[in-house]
Amino acid sequence: MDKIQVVGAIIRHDGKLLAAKRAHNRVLGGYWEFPGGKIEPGETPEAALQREIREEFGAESTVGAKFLVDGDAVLDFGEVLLHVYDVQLDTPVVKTVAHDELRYVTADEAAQLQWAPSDIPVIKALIAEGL
Ligand SMILES: Nc1nc2c([nH]c(=O)n2[C@H]2C[C@H](O)[C@@H](COP(=O)(O)OP(=O)(O)OP(=O)(O)O)O2)c(=O)[nH]1
Repeated sequence: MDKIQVVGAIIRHDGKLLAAKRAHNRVLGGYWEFPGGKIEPGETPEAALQREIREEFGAESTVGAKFLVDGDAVLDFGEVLLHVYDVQLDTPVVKTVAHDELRYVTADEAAQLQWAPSDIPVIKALIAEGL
């Protein structure tokens, strides 16, 4: 089966990382993740991130560099390949439709959260860098 190509956003503020808790009624509900979602056919990763952030937060964003570590996990519904990018929010978050909670976390706080399985290599690398 093809891998599920997913993009996630590294959004920082005051040295902290924006962690998003997936809504309880979604796939992987309750796990913490990077805001984002699946790349649609014909879409660039950058355009997918901007679309997802608009859909999930009602915010406009600028997508920067790709993080060197990708995430990967085989789950019961398929294999997720997660690519994360630095993202800057250009306008405020005005809604949250996909998450039960948003939280800016320090490296120590991030280490305490239960991240989606595919996110773990990425979050470990970010924590090692001090976020
Ligand atoms: N957004 C996001 N999804 C992740 C992460 N880690 C991870 O395994 N996933 C999984 C959960 C989902 O199976 C898939 C992303 O799809 P999604 O459900 O969030 O987004 P979507 O809006 O494109 O999907 P859909 O509900 O419209 O089908 O990747 C992550 O850090 N961020």
